[in-house]
Amino acid sequence: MICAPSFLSSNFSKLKQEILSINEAKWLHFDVMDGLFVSNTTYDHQMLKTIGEFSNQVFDCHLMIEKPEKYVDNYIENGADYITFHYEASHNPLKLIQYIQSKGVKAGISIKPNTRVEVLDDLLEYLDLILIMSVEPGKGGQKFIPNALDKINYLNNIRTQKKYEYLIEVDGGIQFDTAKMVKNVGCDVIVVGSFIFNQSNRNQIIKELENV
Ligand SMILES: O=C(CO)[C@@H](O)[C@H](O)COP(=O)(O)O
Repeated sequence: MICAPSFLSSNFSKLKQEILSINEAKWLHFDVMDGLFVSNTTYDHQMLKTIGEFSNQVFDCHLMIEKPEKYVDNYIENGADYITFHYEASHNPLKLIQYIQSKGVKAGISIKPNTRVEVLDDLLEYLDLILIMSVEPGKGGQKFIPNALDKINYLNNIRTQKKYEYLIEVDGGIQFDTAKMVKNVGCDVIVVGSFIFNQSNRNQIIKELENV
């Protein structure tokens, strides 16, 4: 699996040092929150510009925002490699998926724990990535919600049957035990925040998570 560290739980007063402490991660997960779609507010596209000055990792941007179509250009123009928006925040997800892809950026969609995975059925053939939230979006350090496993398994089965090529990503409450569980049902990318940033040997933890 690929481990995409989320720096949501990092020490923002020494951000460059914190990001460099996970420099062996191939991906970096950005948790963009607007205080509207979720009650918390984090940062916007400026963070990609800042971190892009010293990181060449894959920028995996999770937009937990209302009206993603209004702001997506900011992320396209500032180095996003993947842009994932929420099904619950989009009025025309296919149009936004195809717009993102027309700009040479990979398009993902995310669903919250209470959203049924079947709502994505008609979009799957177009998607580069599906992000299954295994916690309620809005903050790090929460407990893994097991219904994510059935959703990952469902998406993995359809991918195999229909030979789709999307990546399956999961976000929230991932540690060694839950990483094993999601890998066993077909997950490709794990977003890990507090479990990594609560440790000192971060690059070692990342390697071990990728090889559970
Ligand atoms: O973004 C969110 C929730 O919105 C978090 O899930 C972080 O992305 C990862 O947090 P941990 O659960 O790994 O601390």
